[in-house]
Amino acid sequence: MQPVLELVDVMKQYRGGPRAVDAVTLRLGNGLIGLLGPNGAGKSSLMRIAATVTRPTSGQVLFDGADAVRRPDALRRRLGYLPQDFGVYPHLSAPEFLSYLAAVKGVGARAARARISELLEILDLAGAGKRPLGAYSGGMLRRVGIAQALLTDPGVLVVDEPSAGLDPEQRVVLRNLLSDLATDRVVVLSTHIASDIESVASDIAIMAGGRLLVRGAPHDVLRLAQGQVWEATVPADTLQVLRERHVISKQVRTPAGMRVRLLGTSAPVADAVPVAPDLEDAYLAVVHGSAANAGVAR
Ligand SMILES: Nc1ncnc2c1ncn2[C@@H]1O[C@H](COP(=O)(O)OP(=O)(O)OP(=O)(O)O)[C@@H](O)[C@H]1O
Repeated sequence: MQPVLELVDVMKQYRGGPRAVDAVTLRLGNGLIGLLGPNGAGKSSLMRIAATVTRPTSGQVLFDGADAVRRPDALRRRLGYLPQDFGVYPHLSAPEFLSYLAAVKGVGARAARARISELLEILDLAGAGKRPLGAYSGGMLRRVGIAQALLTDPGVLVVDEPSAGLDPEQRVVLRNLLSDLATDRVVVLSTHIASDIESVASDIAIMAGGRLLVRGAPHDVLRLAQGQVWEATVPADTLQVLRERHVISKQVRTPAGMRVRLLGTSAPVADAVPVAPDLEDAYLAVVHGSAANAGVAR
């Protein structure tokens, strides 16, 4: 049976703080759901709740219909989790560290050896040999974090900002790996970079201020910004004015002036041309409250 993870009316309030997660309901089945949101939106809090690391203040987490807050073991057995602040033992090598984690997760020594060498190969870490993790770059450590999340071949994979620190080539490798994994698993990926999920997510959720603003298939989310994305080439002083009135999603200096891409319900300057929204435009439109019927795709 394919696993199903459900968050029902989940709220998280840290002591003395605002609601980090507020009234979020999400049903997660097979496929890759990309959770987008600005810094402080509540993504990591929601991911920790889904991974049973943090208990919600109220609301339910159901795994295959069973309460995973009171009885988290069934979910934990099927779960791979990469936290945002993943730490390592700096004196261990990657194989030593992963072997240790595999033992903690109850994987037999032989199976662990085979799985670890497979993962080190896939994540391009095999060449690091016995180097201690303390000497790894940030991107290499992130890949060790991804490897540990995949040690048990999990049915539910929760990865928080997995591409942080990865170079463009590694980002592509990771995107493809997660997309492959999502064919028969639940994969939840949080990021604030739309291009990380644009081509691979079967579902997009956008959060801000603890609330789930939108959830839907990528084409439905793109539709929210339809007719509101424009491109124009403008002189520098016009750019200044546009910046005060519009969300600018891209700008490039060209010999003819500034080429800008921006959001607006009507043409922001006379010669602006409407363009098809990409996910970043839609994300900005939703977060800045200008998306048509935001919430429609829920
Ligand atoms: N352990 C904690 N104690 C108190 N407040 C917290 C704690 N963790 C998060 N918060 C607060 O909850 C809110 C949501 O934070 P969270 O880390 O979940 O957001 P995020 O979307 O993951 O942000 P980022 O992209 O910056 O990681 C923020 O206001 C944050 O300061």
